[in-house]
Amino acid sequence: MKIFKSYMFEAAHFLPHMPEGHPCRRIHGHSWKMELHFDGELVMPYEWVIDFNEIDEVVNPIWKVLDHNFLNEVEGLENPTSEVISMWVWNKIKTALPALYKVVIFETPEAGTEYCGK
Ligand SMILES: Nc1nc2c(c(=O)[nH]1)N=C([C@H](O)[C@H](O)COP(=O)(O)OP(=O)(O)OP(=O)(O)O)CN2
Ligand SMILES: [Zn+2]
Repeated sequence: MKIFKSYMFEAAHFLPHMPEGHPCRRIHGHSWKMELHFDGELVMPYEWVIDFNEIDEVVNPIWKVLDHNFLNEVEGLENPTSEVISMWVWNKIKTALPALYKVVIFETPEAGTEYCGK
């Protein structure tokens, strides 16, 4: 059984390796969407994989680091591409939530990344 939970966060970033004058080199913001996907057996008698509230307890401290922040100043996000953010989120929560199998980061509604541990 697969379940997922989504979180929105507003954050600014720039991509330091882009050439001078490139739009992504300038500080700009996105309404990011983070989807966390889990795979596991139904736990009885609840008949759920993981309590959504248990996911929130792990994710909320991570979300607070991301939301309304300047991502380049966060340790590990000095080059905050969607790819780097998805790996960063995975590494922060996988141990506490081992049923995690995919982190999806939408940088815009049309573009983003899926990370499954590789
Ligand atoms: N593989 C990646 N490519 C790009 C990333 C990234 O994280 N991974 N990031 C950017 C920029 O941050 C850019 O702000 C977002 O890109 P884009 O999808 O081009 O969004 P725009 O709204 O600016 O572009 P439209 O052409 O209007 O869709 C660039 N590439
Ligand atoms: Zn961007």
